[in-house]
Amino acid sequence: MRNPRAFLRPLAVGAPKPSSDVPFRPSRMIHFFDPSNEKMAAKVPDIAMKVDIILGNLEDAVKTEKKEAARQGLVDIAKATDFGDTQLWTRVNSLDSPWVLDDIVTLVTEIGDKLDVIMVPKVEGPQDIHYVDRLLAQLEARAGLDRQILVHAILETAEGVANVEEIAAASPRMQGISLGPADLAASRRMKTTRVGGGHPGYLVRQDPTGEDLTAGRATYQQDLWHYTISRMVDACAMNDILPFYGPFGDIKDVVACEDQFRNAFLLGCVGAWSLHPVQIDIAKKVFSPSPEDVAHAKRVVEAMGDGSGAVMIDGKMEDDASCKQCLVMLDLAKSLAERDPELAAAYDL
Ligand SMILES: CCC(=O)SCCNC(=O)CCNC(=O)[C@H](O)C(C)(C)COP(=O)(O)OP(=O)(O)OC[C@H]1O[C@@H](n2cnc3c(N)ncnc32)[C@H](O)[C@@H]1OP(=O)(O)O
Ligand SMILES: O=CC(=O)O
Ligand SMILES: [Mg+2]
Repeated sequence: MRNPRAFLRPLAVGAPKPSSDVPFRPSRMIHFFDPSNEKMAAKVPDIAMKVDIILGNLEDAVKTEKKEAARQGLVDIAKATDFGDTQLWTRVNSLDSPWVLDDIVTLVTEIGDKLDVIMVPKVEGPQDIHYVDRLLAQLEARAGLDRQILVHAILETAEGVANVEEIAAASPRMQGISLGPADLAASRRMKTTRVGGGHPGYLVRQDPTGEDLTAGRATYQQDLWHYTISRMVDACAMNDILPFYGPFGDIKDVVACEDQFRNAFLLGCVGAWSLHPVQIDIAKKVFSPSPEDVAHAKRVVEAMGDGSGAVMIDGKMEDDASCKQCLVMLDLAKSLAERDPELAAAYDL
């Protein structure tokens, strides 16, 4: 175990000093694109203006023969594009692949000054983060970077879930964690072939009312991801880093996508992945608190004065704890309003 006093020391001579906290930046959607796909790449400058985070994906969904082209494509796009306030992330190949070393070395050396976060797939434990942490420090020092590139882990193996608390605490570089339901389902040998979302077979059924076990018994579909998202949210919250829901693969089913994103938002996630342009506005809508919730939070905070005691608002008791809930809502609304003039007008903060 590391000496706690050394936790914030750089891991290489000349590397930037780690920061003690992750500054919150609007992160409602991480928009994935394949830098080796010319059509998608051409859309990046426009899409970057509409999203909070744009991510050049080098891992799954990029064909093996396109791995080098995707890496170089990302370097070219990053050099040619002004991303403004939008964060630029990449998802590198997994740590057991033949590509990841060149991914990290090339990207930090060539575009390290533009990259905010490196997403690492299939993280199984803190040892994976320690490896990336040291390597990044060496490369940052060599490239003369003056700020750290942060690290985001995907939670998508059974071992990763078992170690999620240690992963979240592994380094001051940790920015957040995303649920990866597709690889996680495979790793756990779950019997669903869907990318995220629910399954009609995972349900509870009303008790029988008579002899006929098949008559009049309603069924209720349950959430396959509730346990893992909740555990991930707790691991992130206890380490002051940010939890995200990952992919929703049924691109056409915009209704269920919105439901899945909203479940994650209500449980504490700050954003989700968008795999297709149609998912960008869904994430924007879901992960921005509604003006009604913001107005209610404002009323409660104003009525609570110094935040202690209890008051009645619209027939409901509000006290120190519900005031803190309202402050969470208001903090998020304020940071989103700074980036989004439409929300600023709707929230009237
Ligand atoms: C499951 C585990 C994971 O790891 S999920 C993360 C990895 N997967 C990904 O990153 C997938 C990213 N998305 C995609 O590859 C495509 O959106 C898929 C799903 C294949 C659909 O593409 P396609 O059949 O072209 O859709 P479409 O005809 O409706 O596209 C309309 C126009 O939009 C473009 N487009 C599509 N997706 C993106 C994107 N993510 N970013 C930017 N542009 C995108 C298409 O190229 C198409 O362009 P055009 O109108 O033909 O010029
Ligand atoms: O990478 C994401 C996943 O669901 O797998
Ligand atoms: Mg995956």
